[in-house]
Amino acid sequence: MANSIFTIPQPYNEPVKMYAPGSPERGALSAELGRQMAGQVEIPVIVNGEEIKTGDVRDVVCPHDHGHVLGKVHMAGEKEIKAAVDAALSAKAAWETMDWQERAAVFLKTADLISQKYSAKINAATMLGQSKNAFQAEIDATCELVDFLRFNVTYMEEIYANQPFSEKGVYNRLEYCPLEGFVFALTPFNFTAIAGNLPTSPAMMGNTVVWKPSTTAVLSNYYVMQILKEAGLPPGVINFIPGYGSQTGDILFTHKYFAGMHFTGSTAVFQNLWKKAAENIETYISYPRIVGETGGKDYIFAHASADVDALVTGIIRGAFEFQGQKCSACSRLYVPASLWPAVQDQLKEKIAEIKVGPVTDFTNFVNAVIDEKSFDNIDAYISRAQESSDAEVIIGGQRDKSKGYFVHPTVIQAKTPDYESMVEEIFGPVLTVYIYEDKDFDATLDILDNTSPYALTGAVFAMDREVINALMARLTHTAGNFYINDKPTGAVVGQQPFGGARKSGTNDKAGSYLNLIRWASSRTIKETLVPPVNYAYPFMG
Ligand SMILES: NC(=O)c1ccc[n+]([C@@H]2O[C@H](COP(=O)([O-])OP(=O)(O)OC[C@H]3O[C@@H](n4cnc5c(N)ncnc54)[C@H](O)[C@@H]3O)[C@@H](O)[C@H]2O)c1
Ligand SMILES: N[C@@H](CCC=O)C(=O)O
Repeated sequence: MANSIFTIPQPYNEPVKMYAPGSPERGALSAELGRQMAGQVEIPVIVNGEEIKTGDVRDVVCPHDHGHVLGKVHMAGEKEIKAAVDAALSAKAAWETMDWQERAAVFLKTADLISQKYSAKINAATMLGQSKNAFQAEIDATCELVDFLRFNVTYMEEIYANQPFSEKGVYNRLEYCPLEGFVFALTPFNFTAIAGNLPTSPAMMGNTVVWKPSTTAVLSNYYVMQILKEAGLPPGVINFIPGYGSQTGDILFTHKYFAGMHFTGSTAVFQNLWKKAAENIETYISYPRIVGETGGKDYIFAHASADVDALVTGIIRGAFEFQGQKCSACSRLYVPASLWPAVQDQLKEKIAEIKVGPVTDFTNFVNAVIDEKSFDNIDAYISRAQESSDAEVIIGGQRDKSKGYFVHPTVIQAKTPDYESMVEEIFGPVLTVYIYEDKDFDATLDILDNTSPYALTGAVFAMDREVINALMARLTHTAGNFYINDKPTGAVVGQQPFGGARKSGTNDKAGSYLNLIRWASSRTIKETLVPPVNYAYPFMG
């Protein structure tokens, strides 16, 4: 125990490197891309710090060149999943009683290792394994992950500092204990930062974790695990079990010490997992904490007073960066008829300039979608729009999966506001626009509010301040992250805590104290300094 009140270093957002031609970071990243493309990595299961090669292997490929094998991942089976739980439970006592400042040091060191030593490595793995271009990899795998680690340590300190008042003669304390049991972290393919955050935020708060990464992001996620080890994370605190989602869930959800789930992924999977946990509720010693950030059908709503240049930039970046595979990506757009001709012209002109291709060519803005299942799903939406009398594909629509899973930025015009692609999450570079008559402004807000079950992100574009105020009030429950004259993507840790409500999740705001506090079970301690020695009240004589 330290006989001091240590001060956690002030957090700051990791500066974003720009990768301009000739820059040192461009040189380092290009060299690392070459190195990773030339070899093949064997990715093990990691339980209690031990690497396990199960022999049940899957190829890890580049989405933009699916014939290129980057490595092989060993899939965990029942034996390894059970061993991971045992390891997490065994590591618990030592980890939760370690001074929290020492736990913090492990994650601050992880952040600095990523920032200084491993940025090129983790960015290159994210580019090759998840098909993100250099800029998208930088803001995710380096900057956002580092930000999560640094800011969460500060939020942990703030939570612990939050103590009750003590009246005269009493010493009150609030202890933020970790949960009793293990936390199950299930992570999505689309952000290396989210994959790193979901196991580390409960671990920071003294919990031990079983982490199932997404098979399509396993290369970058494996490097996160290796960096945590180098930073001094003790064996067993986070156990890494690539594997089959439903098998993993079936085993973990029947364990007495299942204490919490930290999930990010699709709404359907989350609902299914929640039901499984609920079915086993009598098995657990505590009510598990369930935190899930899920799908979105994120909107941009333009008012007639909007600045068209800013609007078009927000639409293109919001809808097509990382191929629209951000939960926050703009996928439905509402534009007034008075503005549409100018917006349409600019969209056509600018989207025609966008280059689509592999991440190794740094001039490509749009790269491949994650896998064949995703490609086929997007392809089906575009095909149906091409055939429907309720919709028209007005821009793009080209797609080809022969070498990589490429879909060009596509804009569908919906003739009815509830056409399927205005309602359902597609998770690809497909934007649907609905043009409303200017006089139907209010009615269109009702449509926006009621069309989709999600409420993750939304953006409004208007120059008229009264309109902005009215939109903020009217659209309160439509988005957990609400943007004014900006794209609905790109939340920065420490600046825009991220998460949505309705069917978009439990809205526990990743990268904030609201999330971290879910991983603590508090104990109130009251100590009476000089206890009374007579039970009777004074008026009893
Ligand atoms: N709200 C947010 O903050 C946020 C952030 C990123 C992604 N997302 C959402 O994530 C989705 C895209 O990610 P994805 O395709 O990786 O999601 P997904 O739901 O397919 O998978 C998420 C994780 O769950 C696992 N899984 C899948 N089926 C399972 C099952 N039956 N039992 C147990 N585990 C199972 C996967 O292997 C993966 O590790 C989109 O819907 C997107 O909107 C949301
Ligand atoms: N936090 C990210 C989205 C994460 C979901 O995929 C953003 O704000 O764009």
